[in-house]
Amino acid sequence: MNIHLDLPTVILVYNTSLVAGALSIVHIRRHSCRPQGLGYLAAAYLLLALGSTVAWSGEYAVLPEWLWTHGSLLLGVGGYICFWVGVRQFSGRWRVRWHVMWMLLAAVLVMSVATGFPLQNLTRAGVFHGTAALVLAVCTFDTLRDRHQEPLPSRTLLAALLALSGGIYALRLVYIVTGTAGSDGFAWAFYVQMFCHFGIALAVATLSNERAEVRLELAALTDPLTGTGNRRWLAQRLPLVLPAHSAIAQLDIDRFKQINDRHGHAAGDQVLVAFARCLQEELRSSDLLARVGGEEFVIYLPVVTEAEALAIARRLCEKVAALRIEHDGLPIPVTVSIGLAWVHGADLAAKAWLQKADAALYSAKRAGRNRVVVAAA
Ligand SMILES: Nc1nc2c(ncn2[C@@H]2O[C@H](COP(=O)(O)OP(=O)(O)OP(=O)(O)O)[C@@H](O)[C@H]2O)c(=O)[nH]1
Repeated sequence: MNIHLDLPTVILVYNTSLVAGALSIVHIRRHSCRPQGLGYLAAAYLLLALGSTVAWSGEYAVLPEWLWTHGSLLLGVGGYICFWVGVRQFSGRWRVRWHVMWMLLAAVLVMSVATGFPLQNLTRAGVFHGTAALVLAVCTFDTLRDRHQEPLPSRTLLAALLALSGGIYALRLVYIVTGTAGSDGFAWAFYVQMFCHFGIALAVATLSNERAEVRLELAALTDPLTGTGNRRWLAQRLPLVLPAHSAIAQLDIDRFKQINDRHGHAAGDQVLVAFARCLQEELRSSDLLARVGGEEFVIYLPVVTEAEALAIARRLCEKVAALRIEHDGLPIPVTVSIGLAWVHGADLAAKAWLQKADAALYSAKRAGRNRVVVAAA
């Protein structure tokens, strides 16, 4: 393809892409549920735009040579250090190794003042391109490494764009070192970097949106008091027809109203939290636990014999009765009644088994509470 890219125009558009990227990131930051790092990222875009403007001013002798050479290098290196902090924090690593950042910047400053190397165009360009390639490689690595904690699709897009941007800088560095850098290639490199600036801002926006969606979904499915799943979560996770040799149980804290009346609503909440934690500690990771009402919980045990299910339910009763909960120095005794339904093989919907467990719970309450009643087959 024989397209001639006019360098001054390319640099103008390049700077515009950086400013537009910074503005987009500031906007995303204002609406993001997790804005960490976005301020640094926006500042990095602006520093890089300023650095490139100062560097370009050298062509028109607007500034003294020492100022535009040293200034553009420091702004460029500082911009990429800021970029590094921003991407790291945005990715989820909030601790910043400031000493490494300052040492890098100080090393460039001392070296440039001591040797005057920024006055030589190729050496200055080499140091800037090397720093940018290194920072972008580390940013790509950090972004990919954190995908285990947050496996969202836009993370891969962000890493790919960071890698592309870093790769272009690395390629340019090879041309600079080997003395084969031409102005056409230079313009193309700027052109691809513009694409990367917009792309990175876009990937940041979509990753922020994906995070917000995950957060909303989690909030819609979680009980905010106890942290267990709620009724909606249970409906999503529970098979429509329960498989044979599984069990479902309805649990209801005994005389919970009295606890609230005697010790206050806050004490009641404290009991609910301790109760849910106790159940969670006793259950396997494959079991389901959901708070489906005020003091009502449901447990689903996917693979159990009838004897095992009964033993688990009885153990839960004992563990709850053994809970030591105090509020304002006063002990709060807690017990639970459990209605258990064991799925022996009949082809019934989960809803029907829940009704059976509920009927058994009612029997447990009538029989005096603090006990397990197994539903009739
Ligand atoms: N503290 C607190 N109380 C709640 C919450 N949700 C529901 N409740 C209370 O739980 C109580 C439930 O009482 P009831 O349904 O009468 O049952 P109970 O007192 O447990 O009696 P039995 O079930 O018959 O043993 C009501 O007083 C509700 O106000 C909550 O999130 N926190």
